[in-house]
Formats: sequence, structure tokens, C-alpha cells
Amino acid sequence: MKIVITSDHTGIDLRRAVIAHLEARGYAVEDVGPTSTESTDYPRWGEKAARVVLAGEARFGIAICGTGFGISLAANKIKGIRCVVCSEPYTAKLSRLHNNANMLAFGARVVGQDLALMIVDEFLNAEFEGGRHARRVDLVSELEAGRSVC
Ligand SMILES: O=C(CO)[C@H](O)[C@H](O)[C@H](O)COP(=O)(O)O
Repeated sequence: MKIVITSDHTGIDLRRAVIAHLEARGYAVEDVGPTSTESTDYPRWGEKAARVVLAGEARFGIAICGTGFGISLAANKIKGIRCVVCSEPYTAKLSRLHNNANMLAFGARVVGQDLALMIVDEFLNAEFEGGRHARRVDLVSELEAGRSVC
């Protein structure tokens, strides 16, 4: 399975650790950058990873910024992306089981490396349950298409 990964300047070191962790577990990883530690703008990187997921070139995306929120906000502006921000593994797992999340974000200024890797594992090891959850995810897609669901 292929995973695309990105960060802004705050997440460079943690991104490297996540890549090593994923590769050690047999995942193919597409690292879309950035390579420099210079200050950069998270929306560019959130979009870049999101486009790879939407193109079907990676099954999931992982995005890291200071808090995880900025880069997830950017990714979630792209139609078809469901990017969860996690600071603990439970939400990561449920975002797959119930929300069919296709991107995971976390904050390099929020979680330490060990916790980040646990979050990644829970996210990748869980499968969408479908059923009533599929109906709800479909409703979210309706909203995304500009149609009211209330
Ligand atoms: O967008 C953010 C907040 O959710 C990210 O954490 C950014 O990484 C952060 O804003 C970057 O801040 P900096 O002061 O420019 O390093």
C-alpha cells in the first residue's frame, strides 16, 4: 500500500520518523516535501498530498504541521478529501471505521514521535465499516457538492 506524506517546516523531523516507520512496515511512501526547513505555507503542502490521494496514486495521505489543523484545513478544501486531525490514536481509528478518512494530520508541536507513530498505526490498521456510516459519509459528500442535507 502506498502512502503520501507531507508537512510544513514544523514537521520535517517528525515526517522523517514517520517515513522510516512506514517503510519498516512495508509501506511504499511518496514524500512530496518540503525538503528544506525554511518557513513555508501549509496550504501548498496540504493540497499537494491531497491531489496525490485524489488521483489514486496513494491510498492515504499523512500531513504534519505545527498543530495539524492548518494543513488539514487546507486538505479538506479539496473535494473528496476527508482529513482528520488527531492527537491520540482513538480518533485516528474511528476516523477510518466511521468516517472513511483518507488523510491523517497531526501536529509536530503537539504530539511526540512515539504518540505520532501510534496514531499512524491505528489509522492505517482500521477499515471503514460502511453501513450507517456510509450513509453519513454520503451526506457529507452532498454538503461538499453544495446541496443541503438538513
Ligand atoms: O497552521 C498551523 C496552525 O494550525 C500550523 O501549525 C503551522 O505549522 C504554523 O502556523 C506555523 O507557524 P510558524 O510560526 O510560522 O512556524
